[in-house]
Amino acid sequence: MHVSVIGTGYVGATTCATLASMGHRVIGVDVDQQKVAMLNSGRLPFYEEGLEALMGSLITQGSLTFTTDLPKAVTESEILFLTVGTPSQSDGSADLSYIEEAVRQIGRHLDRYKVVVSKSTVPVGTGDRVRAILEAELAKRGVVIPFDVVSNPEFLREGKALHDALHPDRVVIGCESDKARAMMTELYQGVRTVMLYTSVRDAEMIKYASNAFLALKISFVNELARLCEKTGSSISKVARGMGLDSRIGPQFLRAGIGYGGSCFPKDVRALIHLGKQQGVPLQLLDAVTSINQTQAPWFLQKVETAIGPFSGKRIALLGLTFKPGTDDIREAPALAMIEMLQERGAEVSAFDPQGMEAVRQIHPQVKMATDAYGAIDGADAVLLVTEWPEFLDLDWSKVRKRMRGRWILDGRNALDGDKLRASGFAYACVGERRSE
Ligand SMILES: NC(=O)c1ccc[n+]([C@@H]2O[C@H](COP(=O)([O-])OP(=O)(O)OC[C@H]3O[C@@H](n4cnc5c(N)ncnc54)[C@H](O)[C@@H]3O)[C@@H](O)[C@H]2O)c1
Ligand SMILES: O=c1ccn([C@@H]2O[C@H](COP(=O)(O)OP(=O)(O)O[C@H]3O[C@H](CO)[C@@H](O)[C@H](O)[C@H]3O)[C@@H](O)[C@H]2O)c(=O)[nH]1
Repeated sequence: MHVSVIGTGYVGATTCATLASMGHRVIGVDVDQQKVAMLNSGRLPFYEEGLEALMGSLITQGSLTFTTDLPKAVTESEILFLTVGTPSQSDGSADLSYIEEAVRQIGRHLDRYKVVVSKSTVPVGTGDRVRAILEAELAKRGVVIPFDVVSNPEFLREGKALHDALHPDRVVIGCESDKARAMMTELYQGVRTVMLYTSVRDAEMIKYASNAFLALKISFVNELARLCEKTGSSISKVARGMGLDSRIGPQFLRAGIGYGGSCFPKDVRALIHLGKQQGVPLQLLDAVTSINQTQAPWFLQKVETAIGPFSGKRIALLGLTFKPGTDDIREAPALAMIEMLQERGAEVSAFDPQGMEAVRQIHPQVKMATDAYGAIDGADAVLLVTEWPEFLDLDWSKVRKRMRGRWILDGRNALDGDKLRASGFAYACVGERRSE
């Protein structure tokens, strides 16, 4: 089928590559000329394992191209995906201006029946708004052209984008016309998974509900971790014991310094805002947010209790991105931690395989090292902030020699505490009573 994907960020670029690899002819459209030029030369403007190589081969084969020419892309496609950003506004609601602008553009150039699909995460009711904008644009042109609006939310995770897009747990199609349903079914015929057909409003809500529930699981374990430290239980063992119950499941029960990224914080805020708007305050999600916002400060308090006042101390951060496998630092806990450490007079050094350039723009005072050992040099304490695999396998005797202090504080419960203690470190993680 002929498909256009409007907005070529994480989701758009991944969608382009996935659909093209399924045999469709795909045009990626973006307003950012530089991004389009980069993509056309086979380079990704962000880091995502495996995606650049796949995209390069699809471009060479001719099944994938990128352009800024939206009118041409609209004319040449049967299905138009919206994958533009929906960032938070100051009141927590989703900013739909990118969606609205893209839809207006589509309306100005629609020439025959097409399906307009939102893959962006949008509040319930946005499908109706998209329909209204298209109708208004067609009315301005004085033409009647049929179209359908579909919600097909994306569930990929950064760092695993390609895998998730090619092997999804489910494909949700919110759709209210047989013709559009048949086209969406044909589009996804190469994907072996559950196809869930719903109303547009159900699909829109499924996306927010899924992200909010995953965030809730994380805040649940993080709050319980604080209690475990008092009771002398271990949150990792408690979470393992809980996760073995198939009704609970083991995933998203890893305690740490809180969730970050471009989705959970923003989508929880947007759902809370929608609840307020509808007169249904979502109290549970208020608590999820507040636990998450206090988790990194709570962890730093633990660090300070261990090493003494931060003033004049050298603190090394291993990892800056919101999770491993990405260069994305959007709402990364590291950013708040750097701010708090600097405010309290600590000198911060850091290393991250992908995130240093972006953090340097925001926090130029942080001493960025060329490797983990460089960051650790002279440190009073080392904080594991992002569990990149290379940090789990450091030469710990080398680390010990290069540090000034002996504290390793594991914000992701990813290191082997017993091994570190045996190597002469003092070690503490999240949700276990501190023991040197
Ligand atoms: N990042 C993720 O892991 C992820 C996963 C699932 C869903 N989502 C959702 O997908 C949407 C996109 O997220 P993202 O992280 O890919 O965003 P992004 O900010 O990385 O990319 C958005 C792109 O859209 C482009 N754009 C904006 N207006 C445009 C227009 N009128 N025409 C063409 N291009 C335009 C921008 O230049 C940018 O390249 C959001 O709603 C997000 O919540 C994101
Ligand atoms: O047990 C866990 C699992 C995750 N996290 C943190 O949670 C955040 C988000 O992680 P993850 O969900 O793996 O990454 P995202 O790329 O943000 O993906 C989420 O957000 C996307 C955007 O909506 C959705 O598509 C995905 O399904 C959803 O998992 C990160 O800071 C993780 O460190 C934890 O603290 N503990």
